[in-house]
Amino acid sequence: MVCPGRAHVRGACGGVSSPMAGLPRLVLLLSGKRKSGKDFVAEEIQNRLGPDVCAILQLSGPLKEQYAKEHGLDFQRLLDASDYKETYRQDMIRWGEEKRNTDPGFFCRIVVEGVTQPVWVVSDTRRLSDVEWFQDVYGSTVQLVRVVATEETRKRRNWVFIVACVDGQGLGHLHPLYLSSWTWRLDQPQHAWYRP
Ligand SMILES: Nc1ncnc2c1ncn2[C@@H]1O[C@H](COP(=O)(O)OP(=O)(O)OP(=O)(O)O)[C@@H](O)[C@H]1O
Ligand SMILES: C[C@@](O)(CCOP(=O)(O)O)CC(=O)O
Repeated sequence: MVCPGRAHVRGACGGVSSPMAGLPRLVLLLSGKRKSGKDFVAEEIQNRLGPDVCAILQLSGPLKEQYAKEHGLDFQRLLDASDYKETYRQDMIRWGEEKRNTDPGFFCRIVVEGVTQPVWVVSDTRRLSDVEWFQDVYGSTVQLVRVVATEETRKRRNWVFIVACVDGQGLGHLHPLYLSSWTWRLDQPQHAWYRP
């Protein structure tokens, strides 16, 4: 369920927002290559916990919303898996990294605003600066989850390699080597969660 007017947060709408209410008990930062299954895993977690408990946060939401405003584009069409979005992906990556370079927490602050559920799943953690922001603000409640699928599986899911950037996520994308350790690794389709 996506809250109206908050396309970047999926979960129960409304609820009293108070300073204490905004503090999560668990923040799962999902990362993985294109079409590895990040959204699928996030939705699976929310389905099991329920939208009152678990909110799905998408950092690309506020990025696409602001990018669409500044470039006169259709925000809703940037949200779906369409060629329209792919047309602008490279420039959105460039624009987003410029924003992050001047203010690393720019998109993070927007997605966490007013979220009252105790469990947050950030389904598109793509940059180290995103990880560092959440760890700085929410400390030990943050757990890193690497979603992995074979290249063959990802190709079956219509992933197309884009030469201009590593794995279609921008040259700054969150490669496993950038982090010393993941809390969890989810290998699909084995669905095996394990501490690496
Ligand atoms: N474990 C799974 N079992 C069956 N289908 C899956 C599984 N994981 C992902 N899929 C399907 O593969 C496609 C891509 O998955 P998903 O959108 O979750 O990937 P993603 O990593 O979020 O992609 P993107 O890189 O575009 O953000 C979707 O159609 C999804 O339903
Ligand atoms: C620009 C960008 O946010 C687009 C993400 O689109 P999507 O998650 O594939 O729907 C990717 C990025 O930030 O590197």
